[in-house]
Amino acid sequence: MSGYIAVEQASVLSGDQVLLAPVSFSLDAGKALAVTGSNGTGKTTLLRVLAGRTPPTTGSVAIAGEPTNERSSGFRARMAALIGLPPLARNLTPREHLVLVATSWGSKIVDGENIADRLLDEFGIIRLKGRFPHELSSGQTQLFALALTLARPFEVLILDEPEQRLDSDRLELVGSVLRHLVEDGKTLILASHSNILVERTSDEVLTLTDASYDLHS
Ligand SMILES: Nc1ncnc2c1ncn2[C@@H]1O[C@H](COP(=O)(O)OP(=O)(O)OP(=O)(O)O)[C@@H](O)[C@H]1O
Repeated sequence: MSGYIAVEQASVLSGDQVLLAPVSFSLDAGKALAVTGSNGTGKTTLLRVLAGRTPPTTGSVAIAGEPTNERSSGFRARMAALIGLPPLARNLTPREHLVLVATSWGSKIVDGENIADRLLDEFGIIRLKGRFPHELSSGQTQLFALALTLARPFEVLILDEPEQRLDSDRLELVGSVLRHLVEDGKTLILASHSNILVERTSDEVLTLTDASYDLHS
């Protein structure tokens, strides 16, 4: 199967347990795919496979022709993912976290500071830049985690339920930030239970069920 992202009959099993039933799809670069479906149908598992964190038990998964594998530096350079909250340092502010990530991916400090301020502003949390992570609300923490995920270069963005903990205004804000990223040429795959976010961000929808899937535009 061709496509910038190519998934062919990928499944994940753990003993007798099916974590992800076989699924196939392809996605062009610069497009957004929403993965939807009931609880337990394998959305997070599929994202973990795409992010190279879980190998598929069957089938194949490739991004830009390369099998997904978090241990490959070339693969890691392409992929930014937020699947659960990232580890946070208690004694670093949100701005310091973002500068740390940006500079660790090659930005000069001044550029890292600009990236940090731009992202904190885009996600509406610039006034919180000097707090510590434990001084943020759960929704603010989610916005901070999203900003932190974007603080490094990437071609593909993978997000698991980015709507978590967000009020309706912040949901619109995140939808708008994500759509702009796609319009700028990034490839986005998100799992979501939010119809609003799916409608705002996605070109295609992949709906998982326990034993099959449905792909539509
Ligand atoms: N480590 C694991 N070992 C065994 N089974 C697991 C493991 N992790 C998840 N599962 C099972 O795999 C299936 C898919 O889980 P997954 O988290 O991918 O679903 P999901 O679609 O993301 O669900 P939700 O909408 O609730 O987030 C579920 O039945 C779950 O119980």
